[in-house]
Amino acid sequence: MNTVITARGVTKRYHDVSAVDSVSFSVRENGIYGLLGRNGAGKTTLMQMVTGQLVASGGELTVFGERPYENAAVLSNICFIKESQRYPDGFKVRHVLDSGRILFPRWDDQLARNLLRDFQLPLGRGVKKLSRGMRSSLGIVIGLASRAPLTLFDEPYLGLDAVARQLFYDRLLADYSEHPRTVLLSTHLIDEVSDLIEHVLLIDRGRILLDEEADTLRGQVLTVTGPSSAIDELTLGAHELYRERMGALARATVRGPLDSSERSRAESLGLDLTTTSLQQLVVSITRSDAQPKETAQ
Ligand SMILES: Nc1ncnc2c1ncn2[C@@H]1O[C@H](COP(=O)(O)OP(=O)(O)OP(=O)(O)O)[C@@H](O)[C@H]1O
Repeated sequence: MNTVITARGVTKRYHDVSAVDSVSFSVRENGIYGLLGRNGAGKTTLMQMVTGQLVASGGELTVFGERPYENAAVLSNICFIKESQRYPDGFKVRHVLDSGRILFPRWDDQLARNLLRDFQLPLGRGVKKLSRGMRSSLGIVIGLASRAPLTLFDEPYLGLDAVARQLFYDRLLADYSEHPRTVLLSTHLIDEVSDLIEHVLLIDRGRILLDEEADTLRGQVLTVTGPSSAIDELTLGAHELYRERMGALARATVRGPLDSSERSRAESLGLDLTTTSLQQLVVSITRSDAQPKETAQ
C-alpha cells in the first residue's frame, strides 16, 4: 500500500509557540482521514505544511515521496479547500469552475455542474454575493470535482446547514467509492463524520494523541466508571487510554474489546461499562484537565 504523506518529527514553531510539535504519522493512499482536535490544536498549520503553504521548522515531511514546498509536481496532485479561500474581485461561480478546469488535471466538469445543482449554486452569481454557507458549498464542489489524488478539507462547512452537510457526506462517499483517493478532513463535527472517516488522527497542542483506524475505535472503546480503587483492581494495563478522577471516583477510557471474564470482573467490582462514541473519546482525551494514564496517579 502506497503512502501519500509521511511526517517524521515535523515541527512548526512561531516564536515561543509550537503550533505543531514533532509529529510523526503517515497517510496511506486511498483513505478518508479525519484530522480532529480542539481550536488551536495545530490542524490548519499541519495542512498548510502538507500543501506547501508553510515550511516546517524541523523534521521531515514528504508528500507523494517529495517535499511539497514550491514543488509543482506534488502540488498539482493536491486540492486544499479552506474556509478562508479568497477569489479575485468580480469572480463569479462560473469563473471558479473555469479555474478548477485549469488547475486540476483530473477535474470532472460534469460532476462540478451536478454538484452546483445539488447545492443550488447559480453559475452567474458573484462569489462575493454568495452567502457564508453558499461559499462553503462552492469549496466543497471544487474539492470533490477536482478529484485530486490528495484532497484536504479544512473545516469545509462553516455556515452550512444540516441538509447541505449531509449532502457533502453523501456525495463524498459516492464519488470516493467510484474514484478512490486520499482525503484529509479536519472537523469539529465528530459525531457527524464518525461513520465516514476510515482513520483518525487526533492532534492536541501540536502533538498527535491518537493515530488509529476508525473501525478499531468504533464500538470498541469503553468508559469504565466507578471507585478509583475498583478500577485499579481491574488492572486494565495496556487497555487503558485515559483516566479522569473525580474525588474517590474515576472514569477510565479503555480500548476494548474486553473479554467476558474482564467484563464480569468489572461488574463484580461494581463498575459501570458503557460504549464510548468517537466524540466522547476525543472530548475525554483532549479536555484540558484530562491526563494521560501515566501521569494520572
Ligand atoms: N502565523 C501565526 N503566528 C503565530 N501563531 C500562530 C500562527 N498561526 C497559527 N498560530 C498558532 O498555532 C496554533 C495552532 O493553530 P492552528 O490554526 O493550526 O489550529 P487549528 O487546530 O487549525 O485550530 P481551529 O480548529 O481553531 O481552526 C495556535 O496556538 C495558533 O495561535
